[in-house]
Amino acid sequence: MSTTTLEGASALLEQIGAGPIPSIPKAAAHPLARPVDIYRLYLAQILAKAAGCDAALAYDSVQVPGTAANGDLVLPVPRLRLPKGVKPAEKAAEIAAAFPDADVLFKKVVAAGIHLPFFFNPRPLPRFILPYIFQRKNTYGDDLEVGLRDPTNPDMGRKTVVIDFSSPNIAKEFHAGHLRSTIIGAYIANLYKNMGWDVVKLNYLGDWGKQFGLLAVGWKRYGDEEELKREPLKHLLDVYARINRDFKPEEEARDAAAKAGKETAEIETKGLFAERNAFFRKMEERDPEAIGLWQRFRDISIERYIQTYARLNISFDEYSGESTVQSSSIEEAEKILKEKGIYEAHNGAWAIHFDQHGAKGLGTAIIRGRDGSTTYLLRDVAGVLERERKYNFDKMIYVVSSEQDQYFRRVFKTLELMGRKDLADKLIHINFGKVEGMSSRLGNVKLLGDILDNSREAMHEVMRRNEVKYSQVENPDAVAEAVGIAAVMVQDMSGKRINNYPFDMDRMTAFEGDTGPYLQYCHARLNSILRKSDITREELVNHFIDHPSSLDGDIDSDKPHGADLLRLMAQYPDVTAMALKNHEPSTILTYLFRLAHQLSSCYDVIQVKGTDASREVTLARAALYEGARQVLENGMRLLGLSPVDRM
Ligand SMILES: NC(=[NH2+])NCCC[C@H](N)C(=O)O
Repeated sequence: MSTTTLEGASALLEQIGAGPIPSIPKAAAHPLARPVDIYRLYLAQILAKAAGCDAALAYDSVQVPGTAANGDLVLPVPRLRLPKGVKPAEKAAEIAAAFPDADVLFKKVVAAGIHLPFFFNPRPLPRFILPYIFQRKNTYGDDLEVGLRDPTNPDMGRKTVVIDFSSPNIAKEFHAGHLRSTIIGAYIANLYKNMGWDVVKLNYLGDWGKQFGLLAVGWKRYGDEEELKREPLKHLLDVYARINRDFKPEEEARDAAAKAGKETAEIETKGLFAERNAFFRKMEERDPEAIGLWQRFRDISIERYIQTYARLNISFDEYSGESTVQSSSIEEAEKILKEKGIYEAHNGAWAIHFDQHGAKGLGTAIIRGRDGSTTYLLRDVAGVLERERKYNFDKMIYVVSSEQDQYFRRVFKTLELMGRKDLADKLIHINFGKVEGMSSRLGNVKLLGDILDNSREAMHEVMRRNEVKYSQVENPDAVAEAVGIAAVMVQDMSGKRINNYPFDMDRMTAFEGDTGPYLQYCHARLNSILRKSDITREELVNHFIDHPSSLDGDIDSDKPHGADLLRLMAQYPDVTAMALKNHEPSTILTYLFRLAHQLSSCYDVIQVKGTDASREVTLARAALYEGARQVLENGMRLLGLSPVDRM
């Protein structure tokens, strides 16, 4: 019996004694993706009778409460749009009285004021939820409906999202803002993919501008081919830092002159200023030699980035960048801006006075500089037009620090002023707060690889402290890598995105508390439960798909631990659905920690090995843990973690 079709899921429900899945045509249910929706459909049918209302209205009115203690589902009675004069609390009591005493799926309901909290009956839970999970395995939690709606046309209804994330600047530091963008962006990409979207992952490199002119000048002085091959990112960073030091006095002299109201042209046409500008001009004129050098720096950096991102299981569909925005798109954007009278000459430059166009607080932005150079803003605006043509996206997401909040409001507003509100409405800036003290705590790290190396080493140290356990780990380096990365990522995703947090190596690598190592440990422990029993995963899963009723044995109301665990497991697809709306990784993480805490209250009460329980009961217990492990694995992978089997 397969729960991946409506017929199959209905048949399973019938076997439990709850009849086929009710069909409520107007209800926005996803019964093949979310088991709780099956409970909701079933409940809506009962409520329609008990409350004398429309079943679709009942369906829409039932919600998932914030905490399990308030029910598995809840009906705030006023949502039923009661006629005038009917008191919600009285209506709630009336519905409760009409609710069946001995329902198969739900316990008898007791009204709590104007709310009706509904609790799942524990008995049928394992028979329903575990096969549901086992038949979906790593897709449990995904929204499969998109592909299933019409099997002959699996692309039907698919939408495209472009996600612009990580986006570091070549020859510059990979700072904490880039780290957060990478972690959060990769998570969002996984989420949309699992929810049935076509996802395009873009790395929009900072790879254009005068600083490349300076880098090239630095290369002539300090460049070393061997070093470039060995450690390209480090070497370019180093070359740039050195030439920047040489350049500083000139820059300061220019700034001082400008401040004193003096002409700066003389300073800017000499020395490194002149060398830098000359090289960048050659780049803009596509001089083959200049472009060749720049291209080599870019290619070699990307090559190294690809390797480092792979440590995080991240790959990009495209490495674009500020350099790849076509001048034709830039001219197209400027032409529209001029035609609409939005673009104004401003001290020899071109600017938009946002304040004068109904966008208070956005001030004035230079779009094209005095020397004719394009700006970050202009390139981004033109980039949107280009990406629209290339990908025909339904949505585009920029994952960038909240320091660029105003900047992205300007990008979006500019498109609106160009008469492209339709396009601007498809764009979202997903922002996030700062990481405090990362560079001071990690020493002088400037590259993503350094951050990951440091975390791995710190994790390795923590692991070594438990000598006995450490000696049993087969590949401690690989485990330290996976757990160390989990430490960094979990620390980053624990709070709301917008919050700042302190980078705390000791706390994030601890096994106690809601940390990455704790989640990894939890997964390894679940894995070892099955490994230490003589049951294989295949055997277990097949057994329960064929004999779901054998799961009943251990679940009863006196022992709520297992039932509570199953109630949580059932919710996972609702959690991913919520996460798609709020773009908060903490939604997933908070759920996983609840799951982990519930699990730790189960280990003593529900034991798999070394009891005198029958084979049947042993299998049932192992199935409970294997189901939980699958959910934990799915959540961890969604967040971008690599669950370890042993540690
Ligand atoms: N389309 C964009 N502007 N994406 C974000 C780019 C981030 C930029 N390179 C920075 O380091 O701040």
